[in-house]
Amino acid sequence: MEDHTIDNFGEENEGYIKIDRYNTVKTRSISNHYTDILSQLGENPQREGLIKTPERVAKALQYLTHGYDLDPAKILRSAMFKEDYSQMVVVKDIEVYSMCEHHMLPFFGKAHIAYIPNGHIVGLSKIPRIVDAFARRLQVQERLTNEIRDCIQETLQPAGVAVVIECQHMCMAMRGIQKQNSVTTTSAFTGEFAHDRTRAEFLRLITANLH
Ligand SMILES: Nc1nc2c(ncn2[C@@H]2O[C@H](COP(=O)(O)OP(=O)(O)OP(=O)(O)O)[C@@H](O)[C@H]2O)c(=O)[nH]1
Ligand SMILES: [Zn+2]
Repeated sequence: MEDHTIDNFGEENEGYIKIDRYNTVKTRSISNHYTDILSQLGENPQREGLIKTPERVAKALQYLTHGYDLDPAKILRSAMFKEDYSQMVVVKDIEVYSMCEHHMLPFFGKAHIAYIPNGHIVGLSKIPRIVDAFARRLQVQERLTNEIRDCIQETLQPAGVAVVIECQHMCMAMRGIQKQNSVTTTSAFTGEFAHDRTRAEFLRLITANLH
């Protein structure tokens, strides 16, 4: 079979990334569309600064949506360890970069995630990895929040999961309503986090400046 792959963009790590290279057929096809789009926008796609732009955009878009090729549950399962620890584990300030599915413009900010182990803990890096796996797709912030919660709950089966995401949406800043400073917060909880005290502890931990 012809190898249509070039230019590694992902880590080759335990097969997390099924397609870990740019696909040359896709790159060529998306590039061709962007050459046309540049013309439609009144630009000259042949001028020096733009000559490679369609290909760059094609690769950037593949990178920005590479989450479709990742299996978040598999990422979590690859580092689950039996451990007798039943206090809340909080990973906060995880950078999020995603693209809204309505305008294909970026939204970005931070995710704060907690779980209460129920026999198993997970390798800490896997939490930001699954954030990325879901964020690097066309998304809405609400679905991103729920997908992260559900993945952790179903895979790790902890006593509870909490996810809070705060993001700025470029479609609300650079265009449309043009609000430069608005931040959208979404949250999703399971299990123990239904209790006010547990939820309050999580919210205190993510807002506290412990450094
Ligand atoms: N709920 C939600 N809405 C989003 C998200 N990202 C973008 N949107 C909104 O999606 C909506 C799409 O609405 P439309 O009225 O079809 O699009 P539009 O005419 O471009 O709307 P304006 O942005 O108000 O100009 C807008 O209100 C966006 O602000 C998201 O993550 N969650
Ligand atoms: Zn949008």
